[in-house]
Amino acid sequence: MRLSDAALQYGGVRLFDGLALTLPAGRTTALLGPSGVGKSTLLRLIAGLEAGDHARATVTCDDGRPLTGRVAYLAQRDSLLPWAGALDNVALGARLRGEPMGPARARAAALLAEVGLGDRLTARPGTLSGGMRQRVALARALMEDRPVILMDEPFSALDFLTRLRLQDLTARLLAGRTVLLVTHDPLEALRLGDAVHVLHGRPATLDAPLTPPGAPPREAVDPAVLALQAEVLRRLTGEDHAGGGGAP
Ligand SMILES: Nc1ncnc2c1ncn2[C@@H]1O[C@H](COP(=O)(O)OP(=O)(O)OP(=O)(O)O)[C@@H](O)[C@H]1O
Repeated sequence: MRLSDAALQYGGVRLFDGLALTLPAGRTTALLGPSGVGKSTLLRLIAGLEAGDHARATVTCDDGRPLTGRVAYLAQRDSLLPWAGALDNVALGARLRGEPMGPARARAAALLAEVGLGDRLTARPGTLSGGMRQRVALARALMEDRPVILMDEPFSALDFLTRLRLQDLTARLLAGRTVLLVTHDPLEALRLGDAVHVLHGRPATLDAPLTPPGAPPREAVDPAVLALQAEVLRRLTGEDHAGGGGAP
């Protein structure tokens, strides 16, 4: 999938102007960048949620079909319905679309079992830990069975070890999908990303991606991951930007 000629401004401030980004099919692309550079806005632009005169973008899918209706979204806040149990939250989309609820509930239960919550089907979000809630949200995103998944800092509110476990689970369950992962965490980007981009500047530009070797999830202590972390930090802190970064 390719985003090209992306331009967006808020109140005269140009966040993007001619930005391009390729998301290789079946791979995870990680996107890092300083706070406020426009990472979440870029996700919304790709998802078609920034309609209006202030924004434009061309999204081209590899199969030539439009992206509309083929994207799932996983946000930092799980946005689960507080009054509904885990299974009902996962099956919500099917209910809203009027699908037969028998098969939908069976599939939701199977997905919750896959994320390790098979014994918490009726638990309401308020009774679950932050990591468990994000696992419910992950199951809900998988329930939609969309080929493209946009993830906006999905694990940032979690403690380090819970985050590592959810990264492992995500890598396993999202293998083969086209994923764009926005994160603040260089280690997360390098564990999960097949390509790791840093977005910087205004209007924002992208560096040529880093491509960590091996398949996700990479070990946190993998020497290649550790070495690339230093490079990511250099890019994030702007040490590499003296000449300005261009679109890849
Ligand atoms: N609806 C909006 N109206 C006006 N300005 C907005 C709107 N949404 C975002 N912005 C501004 O656009 C800029 C980019 O915001 P965005 O949330 O995309 O950044 P980000 O890189 O995701 O930041 P963070 O890492 O802190 O989440 C910010 O300056 C923000 O204030």
